[in-house]
Amino acid sequence: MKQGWLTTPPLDNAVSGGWALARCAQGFLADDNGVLFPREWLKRQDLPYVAEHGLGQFDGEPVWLLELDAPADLPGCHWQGLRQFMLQADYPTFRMLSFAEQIGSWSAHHRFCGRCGARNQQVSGERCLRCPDCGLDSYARISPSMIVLVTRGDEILLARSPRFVPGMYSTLAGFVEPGESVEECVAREVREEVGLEVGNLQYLGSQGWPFPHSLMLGFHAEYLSGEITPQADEIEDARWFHYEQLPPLPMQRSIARYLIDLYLARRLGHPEPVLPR
Ligand SMILES: NC(=O)C1=CN([C@@H]2O[C@H](COP(=O)(O)OP(=O)(O)OC[C@H]3O[C@@H](n4cnc5c(N)ncnc54)[C@H](O)[C@@H]3O)[C@@H](O)[C@H]2O)C=CC1
Ligand SMILES: [Mg+2]
Ligand SMILES: [Zn+2]
Repeated sequence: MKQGWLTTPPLDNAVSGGWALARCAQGFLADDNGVLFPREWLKRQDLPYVAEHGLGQFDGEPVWLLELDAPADLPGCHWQGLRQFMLQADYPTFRMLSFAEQIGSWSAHHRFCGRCGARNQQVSGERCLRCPDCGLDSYARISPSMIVLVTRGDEILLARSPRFVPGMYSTLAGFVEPGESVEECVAREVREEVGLEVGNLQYLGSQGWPFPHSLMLGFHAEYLSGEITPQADEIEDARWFHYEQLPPLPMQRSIARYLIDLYLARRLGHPEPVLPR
């Protein structure tokens, strides 16, 4: 039996049984046992669900998503947002909820055709919403994004967004523009956010990230030239830190932290960390 989370092709909604998550814009339904409820029981609770999506398997058991328009009250249950689960849940549960969040929000945001306005229909056996009038297909959106650790000798470039918790610094990140290679995106975002030129890019790994629908592509880059000039509004502060004197860093399960920890491990000759799976 496969442990943890496994995304599968869409499960058949006509098959009964299994487990279910309930989601709406306010988060996921949870009780003392967690977020997975017996599916048939949950469907009998008269929840105002608007769509059902077969997601995959948790510890070998099939899991569906019930997408709700609004948070409904169930005795002994509460609603909790994905960010809270990111901080508190085990990694397989966070992976499952990350996928459910993106499928749920895609389904909620594509109820109507973006071309002609007719009500979309679920295509069976495919994760696709199709317009019955004009045939336009909508798939879940994934946004490629780069994330980069820039170094200069013994120093690491880290920056703060005004949205970060106080004191924390992280690597630079940004969304790929249409028509751009991810390597071009790294150079452009670093130039825009801190005014530096970088080179000698090395790809280090990727991570799907559900805030809101990014695929993070992680790089190391070396400083080439320029003086740090933080971009107004986006970057509150950016500086070079000696690798032995780093500020508070992002959480362990983020690829931002992985890029930093990997660099430190290689510098110090320690065992290399692994990206969580
Ligand atoms: N897993 C990790 O370790 C980390 C993940 N990230 C993620 O990387 C992504 C990019 O990072 P930022 O510095 O925020 O990006 P960014 O530097 O490109 O700036 C964000 C802004 O870009 C615009 N934008 C352009 N294309 C967009 C799209 N497809 N979707 C949404 N907004 C778009 C919006 O105005 C948004 O406010 C975000 O999704 C963020 O959550 C960022 C840092 C660490
Ligand atoms: Mg950015
Ligand atoms: Zn249409």
